[in-house]
Amino acid sequence: MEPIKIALTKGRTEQQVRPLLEASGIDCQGLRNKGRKLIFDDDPRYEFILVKAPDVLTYLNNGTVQVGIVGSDILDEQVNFQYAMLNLSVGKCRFVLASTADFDPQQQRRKIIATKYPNITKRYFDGIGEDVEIIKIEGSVELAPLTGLADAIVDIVETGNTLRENHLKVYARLQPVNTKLVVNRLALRQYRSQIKTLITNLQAADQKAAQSNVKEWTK
Ligand SMILES: Nc1ncnc2c1ncn2[C@@H]1O[C@H](COP(=O)(O)OP(=O)(O)OP(=O)(O)O)[C@@H](O)[C@H]1O
Ligand SMILES: O=P(O)(O)OC[C@H]1O[C@H](OP(=O)(O)OP(=O)(O)O)[C@H](O)[C@@H]1O
Repeated sequence: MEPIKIALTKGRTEQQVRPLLEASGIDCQGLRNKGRKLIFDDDPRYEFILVKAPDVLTYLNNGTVQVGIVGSDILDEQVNFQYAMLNLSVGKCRFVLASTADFDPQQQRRKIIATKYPNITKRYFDGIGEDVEIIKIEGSVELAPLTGLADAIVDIVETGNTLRENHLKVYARLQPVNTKLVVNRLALRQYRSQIKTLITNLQAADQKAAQSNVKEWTK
């Protein structure tokens, strides 16, 4: 049987999802000691490729891979993307509108908002009936209001440490984020039982891990 090809987001997502893949019975030896390798086929049932988050969707839409593992931030930033099959309990964070303490959300002048996520930002401001100028930046988003590039930012917050250490405040909470498993629709028909097995096992491993995290917290 041909292996299922899975595009896994490198970085945080890969680190958080690998233990779940292992707990679901997948051999991830190569991913553990990966060096500069990008393709991993230790388990004959699966072939993992490591890619940047937005590229997961490129590989998936193109049909080069059957499955993708990616944050919902990346999915929400796309328009009309609908293949999410499994919500994982990792990669949990939230979009917020943040700025310096002297930011006035009611300011009369048209606001300038910096973000890595222009579509999510536009949807949020459209939703509250406000027209803003959006500047797309690629990282260290928190710098934008500190340097005068923008009035405020829309970005992801997890622990809040980055905002705190840079003296920024949350002005609005937007949608939550978590890691999702997404499937190419055509592949779902072709590989139904293999994909079903993957999802069932991963879901069980994720639920078990989430429960033991709750226990850790309540100890
Ligand atoms: N602080 C965070 N806490 C938890 N999850 C996060 C956090 N920041 C990002 N994520 C999630 O993890 C995914 C990957 O984030 P990661 O920081 O590894 O890459 P990135 O910031 O998109 O890219 P880069 O490799 O350029 O830094 C994001 O798409 C999002 O779903
Ligand atoms: O609330 P915290 O736990 O501090 O996490 C939030 C930070 O994490 C992400 O950045 P990332 O580490 O991906 O770096 P980047 O600025 O290069 O995107 C996000 O853009 C925030 O800057």
